[in-house]
Amino acid sequence: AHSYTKYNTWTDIVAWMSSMTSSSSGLMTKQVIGNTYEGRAMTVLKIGKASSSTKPAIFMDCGIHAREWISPAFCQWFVKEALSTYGTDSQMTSLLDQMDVYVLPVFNIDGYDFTHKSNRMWRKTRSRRSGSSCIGADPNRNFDAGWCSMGASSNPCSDTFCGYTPESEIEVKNVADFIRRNKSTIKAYLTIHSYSQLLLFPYSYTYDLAADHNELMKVAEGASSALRSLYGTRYTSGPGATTIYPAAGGSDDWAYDLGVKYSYTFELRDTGRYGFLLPESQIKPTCEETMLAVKGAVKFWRRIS
Ligand SMILES: Nc1ncc(C[C@H](C[SeH])C(=O)O)cc1Cl
Ligand SMILES: [Zn+2]
Ligand SMILES: [Zn+2]
Ligand SMILES: [Zn+2]
Repeated sequence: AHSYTKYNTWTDIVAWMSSMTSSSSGLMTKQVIGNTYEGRAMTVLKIGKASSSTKPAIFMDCGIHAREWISPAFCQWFVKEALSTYGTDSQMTSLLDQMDVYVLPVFNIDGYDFTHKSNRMWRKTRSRRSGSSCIGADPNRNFDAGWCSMGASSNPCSDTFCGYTPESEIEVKNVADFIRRNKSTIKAYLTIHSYSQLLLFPYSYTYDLAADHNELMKVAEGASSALRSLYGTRYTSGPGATTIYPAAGGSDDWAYDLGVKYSYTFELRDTGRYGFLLPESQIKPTCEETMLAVKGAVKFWRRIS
């Protein structure tokens, strides 16, 4: 059965999305934005006070990399927090009154299911193409952002295989199409990964600084200090290229170049002791501190948008 302090199976998450939607009393709706390669429904949860006028929005995805299990756990935690504290927590109430939050709890569902059933360390999608016996592409190298120019491989057997063309992975195309359709309202993009405890922003595909570098850095530092205030967890903030590694085809760079100004990649706990195998005992503290980071960033954005 579903638990917020366990790494839930896809089956449990599907049941959870349905029950949360029906009990959300109008605060949340769900929409399928397309299917994965193996035919699973990519489901976006839209959270926010119902309004006849269009509201500015945040888009957050989790689970783009299959083995990074703490990521989908955070998206589920965020949804629970949003629905359960609306009306009592002033920050969450004003956020959901003034903005909509789109949450994609699991981006790479086929890969996530595969890590539960067979290879815990799988990272990529599960697409197959004649001509290679190797499976899948790295969805975070498959976006049309400096595609395959650096930090990615054109070898289908590589864990950072960039795909045959930009958006060749149907999961990537489904998300890119959704964000393009809604780009006039989407003001912020958050993509949740693990591990390393980093708050990254554009660019990863070049060492050039983003036009909004100073502002992006300020928001990141505010968010990471809010995060640190709870358990003292230390995050490093900065552009991807110099803070983690140069790499092209990432979703944050793509969203930023599309015009989504506040575009961030979170790398959650830990720094390598457990890595992708973060114990379930750390789900709660990780999610609680990350909630503070997201709320801290939103507070900053709402002040200026
Ligand atoms: N634009 C990007 N932003 C963040 C990262 C780091 C993640 C960490 Se798992 C990755 O390697 O895909 C990678 C890229 Cl290409
Ligand atoms: Zn279960
Ligand atoms: Zn990742
Ligand atoms: Zn990572």
